[in-house]
Amino acid sequence: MAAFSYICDSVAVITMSNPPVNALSSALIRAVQKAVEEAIGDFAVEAIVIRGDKGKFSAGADIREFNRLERGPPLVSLIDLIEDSKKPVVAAIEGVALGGGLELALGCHYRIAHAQAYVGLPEVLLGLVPAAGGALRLPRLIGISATLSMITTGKYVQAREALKLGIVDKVVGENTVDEAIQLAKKVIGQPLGSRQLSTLPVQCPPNVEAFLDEAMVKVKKQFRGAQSPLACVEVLRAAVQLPYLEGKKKERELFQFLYTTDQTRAQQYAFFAEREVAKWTLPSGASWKTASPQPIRTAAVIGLGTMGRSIVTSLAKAKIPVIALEQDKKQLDIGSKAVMSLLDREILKMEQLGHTEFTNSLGPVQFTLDYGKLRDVDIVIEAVFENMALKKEIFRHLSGICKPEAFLCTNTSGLDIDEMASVTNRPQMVIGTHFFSPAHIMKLLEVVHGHYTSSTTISTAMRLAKMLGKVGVLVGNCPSFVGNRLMRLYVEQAVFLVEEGSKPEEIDRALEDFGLAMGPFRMMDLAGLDIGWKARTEIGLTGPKLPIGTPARQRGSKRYSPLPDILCEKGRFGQKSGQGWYKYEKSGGRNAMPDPWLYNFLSEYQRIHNLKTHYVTQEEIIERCLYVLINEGFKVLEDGIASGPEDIDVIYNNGYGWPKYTGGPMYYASIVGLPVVLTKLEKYYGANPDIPDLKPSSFLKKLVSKGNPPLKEWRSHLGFQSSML
Ligand SMILES: CCCCCCCCCCCCCC(=O)CC(=O)SCCNC(=O)CCNC(=O)[C@H](O)C(C)(C)COP(=O)(O)OP(=O)(O)OC[C@H]1O[C@@H](n2cnc3c(N)ncnc32)[C@H](O)[C@@H]1OP(=O)(O)O
Ligand SMILES: NC(=O)C1=CN([C@@H]2O[C@H](COP(=O)(O)OP(=O)(O)OC[C@H]3O[C@@H](n4cnc5c(N)ncnc54)[C@H](O)[C@@H]3O)[C@@H](O)[C@H]2O)C=CC1
Repeated sequence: MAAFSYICDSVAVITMSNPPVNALSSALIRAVQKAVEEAIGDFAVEAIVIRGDKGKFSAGADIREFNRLERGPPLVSLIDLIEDSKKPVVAAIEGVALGGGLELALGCHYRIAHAQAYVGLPEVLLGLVPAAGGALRLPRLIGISATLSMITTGKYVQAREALKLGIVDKVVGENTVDEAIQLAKKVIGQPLGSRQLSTLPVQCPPNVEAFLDEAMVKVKKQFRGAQSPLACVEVLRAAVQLPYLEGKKKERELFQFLYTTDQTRAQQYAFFAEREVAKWTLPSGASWKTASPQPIRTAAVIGLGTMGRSIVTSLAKAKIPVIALEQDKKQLDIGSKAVMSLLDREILKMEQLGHTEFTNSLGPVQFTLDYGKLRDVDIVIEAVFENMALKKEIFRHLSGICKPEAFLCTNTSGLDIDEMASVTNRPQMVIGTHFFSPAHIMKLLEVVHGHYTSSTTISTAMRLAKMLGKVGVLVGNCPSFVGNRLMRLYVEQAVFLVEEGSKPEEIDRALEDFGLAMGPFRMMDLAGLDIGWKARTEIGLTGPKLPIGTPARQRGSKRYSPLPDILCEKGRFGQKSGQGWYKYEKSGGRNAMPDPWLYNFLSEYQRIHNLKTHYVTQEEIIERCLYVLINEGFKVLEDGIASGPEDIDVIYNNGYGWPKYTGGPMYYASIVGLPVVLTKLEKYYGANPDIPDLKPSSFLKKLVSKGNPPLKEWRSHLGFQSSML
């Protein structure tokens, strides 16, 4: 690793080099500092260009060094040195300039970016605030409002948007470093005062204090429970109220405070967990390193309902040409209109951000009723109704039509992949690609590995996830896979608590206060209660297939709540019908209001079933709903359906609105302490012996008996013998 310089005419070019992303480790910072000092002191040098090796400027501080930050990295003084230089310094930004990387670029007097480059201050996503002057310089460059949006969300901004905002001075299509050298030469001898951002006034909207107060309220609501977005607003307040040097002190104080919190540790864990799960390995030895993904140049999607239309949009956004197929003309018209409207929205969004070329860069979408058109596609994603007979019919058909090299994927939310594979002529090329709604927005793709699925197919599906900008997590084939398998028990527990005397809004509030994006009842109303009802009817838990004489609140020896079924029988499907667990202003309304009808209905239900209600505390709500989910997580590990706790956490963080600042359900359990989780589960199971899902799993018990080892050691306590992966 080194920062070395060469001189091109009178311009010194300093290259930051620390593969793979030129993270600013202490060693790299020291090396850049030395090179800048040399360039400043060298009479032959009249200007300086700073660039990153291998097409990446810098991804910011080296996160792996964070636990060693006690010594304090000299990044701040390096940036000050650059800004104070009498010789102009130009940042040549290729790839990424993130966090400390962008802060370093903001210390430079000019910034040139390649059109494909991204910049951002994503510290908030790691539970931190920008602390190397970024939150003080950026508002002096682009104003408080744009800075607020960038630092509280941590979003990455593409070069053209950065140009529009004023973060970079120029965007180029090629030869970024050469262009930077030309610019550096041009500005030699020009005054630099207006380019030293720390010396400029902060650009504020009128009544900035009220603006920041309002921002604080909004951020508290948007990022419920997270500390770092609040600190981001505070650091901006400091930028507005204090002179630069005092602002710097405040910035440092806030960073120091956040740096010691559990939230930042959880978010750093979540960051590395996401990278970890990409490196899948099967017990057979096949892995991401050895398997060769096949190219995906064209795709087809079957079924343009809720999921199909957003999967098509996701593929088009990734510039993959798609053929979209429906069952009849009417559905095709509805589906194609829906897709076009989603694509229009995407185009508009991108145009607003300054990407004028975006219209041409969407993959083309072709709509058809003709299966023959699917002959040459590389991959097909089936997204028709959740019905095994229908899915098998489609897979059989695809088998006869698609070229032998085509991969066949299903978006089923939980049906058996092997059963679908068994009717094809290529079971090794069948795989589950479980998208989350809406598929063009949600980051998660559960990649479901069937018994026959080959490692080439797995690596191709994982590559697809990456192409779509998603996090792919490889899981085994079992009913409902990982995410929904855990979610079902969480939702069921919430419904039991309503039977026991709690109200839907109390349960939602408790879990939303914990940090979940949406409580279980609002979530059910949003998704549509009829979906679960249909599934339960199909498997005979309710409806005509239910044996006569089955007790209303019991299935086998387990407790069952018929409440959601009864709501559906009464036409209460959630938002779509204007009534569900809540009432809404109209069908399709989004404003959930507690419904007095439901209270009367519940009292009557409790009377009929002779239920003894009790006051359910917030603690009981959180513990029963979350610990039952976590307990199932341990069973999933035990069954070999997920290869490690990180996989479950990544699924929950990216697909289920779990608060990343608690790391994910399994990490959260490790912080609470496994003995505590075990004791609580034993207590709740003791009180509810007809809910066997509360019975502590044997893997949880094993880990407690092994002395509550840290999460990274859990895998070593799993045997591979039962792995489904
Ligand atoms: C008590 C202490 C008091 C101290 C007081 C101090 C006061 C002031 C101090 C100032 C401190 C300054 C702190 C600072 O600079 C803040 C930061 O910069 S935080 C970091 C911000 N950056 C990010 O969050 C970037 C994260 N990375 C990404 O988004 C992506 O990785 C990226 C877009 C760069 C590349 O994506 P992709 O191509 O998809 O590749 P991968 O994601 O798989 O990454 C490849 C590889 O690189 C590793 N990596 C990425 N970023 C970093 C990083 N910043 N540090 C270390 N390593 C990184 C990643 O883990 C992958 O490696 P694996 O081995 O595969 O895991
Ligand atoms: N809705 C959701 O939030 C999620 C659903 N899923 C799964 O995705 C699949 C699709 O679900 P939704 O989009 O919600 O269903 P949907 O009911 O909204 O759409 C299904 C579409 O498939 C079409 N279709 C039916 N038979 C067809 C055939 N023979 N050929 C072509 N098209 C046909 C229908 O006309 C309809 O447009 C299901 O397997 C579901 O379990 C997975 C994740 C989330």
